[in-house]
Amino acid sequence: MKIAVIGSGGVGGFYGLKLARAGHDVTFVARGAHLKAMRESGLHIENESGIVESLSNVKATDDILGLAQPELIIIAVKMWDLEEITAKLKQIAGPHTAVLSLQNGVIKDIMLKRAFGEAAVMGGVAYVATSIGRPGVIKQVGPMQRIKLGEYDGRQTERCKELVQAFAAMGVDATLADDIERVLWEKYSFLVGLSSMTCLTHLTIGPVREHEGSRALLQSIFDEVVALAQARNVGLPPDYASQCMQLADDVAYSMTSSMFHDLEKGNRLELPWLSGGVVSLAREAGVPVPANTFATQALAPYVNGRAQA
Ligand SMILES: NC(=O)C1=CN([C@@H]2O[C@H](COP(=O)(O)OP(=O)(O)OC[C@H]3O[C@@H](n4cnc5c(N)ncnc54)[C@H](OP(=O)(O)O)[C@@H]3O)[C@@H](O)[C@H]2O)C=CC1
Ligand SMILES: CC(C)(CO)C(=O)C(=O)O
Repeated sequence: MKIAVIGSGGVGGFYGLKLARAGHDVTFVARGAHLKAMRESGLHIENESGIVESLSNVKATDDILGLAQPELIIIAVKMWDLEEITAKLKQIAGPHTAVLSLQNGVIKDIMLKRAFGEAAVMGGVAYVATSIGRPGVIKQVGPMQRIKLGEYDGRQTERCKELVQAFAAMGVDATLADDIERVLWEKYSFLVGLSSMTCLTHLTIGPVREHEGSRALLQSIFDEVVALAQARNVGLPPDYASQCMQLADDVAYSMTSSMFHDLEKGNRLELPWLSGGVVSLAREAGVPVPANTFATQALAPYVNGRAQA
């Protein structure tokens, strides 16, 4: 498949490398020192043991408009870059180009379906902890490397099956989901709680779940996202908010979120599409979400990067 990976950082670099090594014709869109390093010295995945996977002769560019009608576009930029790159991608997408976003949350596909039409957009959920360690090198923390893909109408299409097979051949735990919207909301429900509470408290999930007050706020955040999903007829089980708390109890004490790492580094935050996304979807659905509203408002000074006086 002729694939364009838009944003070759933690997620795009990782999953794009897997598809290229599986034999697909992958072009990586990147910029700056990372682009230069990929062109000169290849793309690598590094974990605690050192470099564990490499791709040489990387096809990489910073020119989205130079990509002609790929069969598949994989989007892996942070959410704040989505609108700008969508405007460019619309100019290069052909009538049969599929669009798969591995970004977090549920807002991404609402935006992409508006831009490319419902049939073009596949659903995807990435479970990995990666970042650009240094130019040309994707740093992976922990062993998790999972992906769930699916069509919104539940059909087992060739494009989905082909991708699942390619990822599986490269050691990724890849699954074809029959209800990808539910899978997206499952991760969204958990991540909205994890990301907002780790950022609000500047703590890992361990102490958040141990203290009565922070645990209660975390539970309220989960409850509200699940209530919103139900109002939107997403098939989450009625006890899904309890399942989220169980997951919060089961994960490592030291677990944080990518939004917490962005906060610590003084970067922009994906808050408007995580907790903030809950607030805007809840407004449309008429669902009260006071805990998510509190998180969105309390973290607002950090949204555009290090809080300014
Ligand atoms: N990292 C993780 O472990 C996980 C992340 N996610 C989600 O995946 C998405 C991507 O996150 P992540 O991979 O961490 O982000 P990164 O910041 O690591 O990667 C995004 C890359 O895209 C580049 N980029 C943005 N716009 C352009 C452009 N116009 N042209 C060329 N390059 C561009 C950025 O460059 P620059 O830095 O110069 O802006 C950056 O290198 C987010 O929605 C995140 O929530 C989901 C699961 C796990
Ligand atoms: C929870 C995690 C690490 C799972 O992939 C994630 O997506 C994030 O923190 O943004």
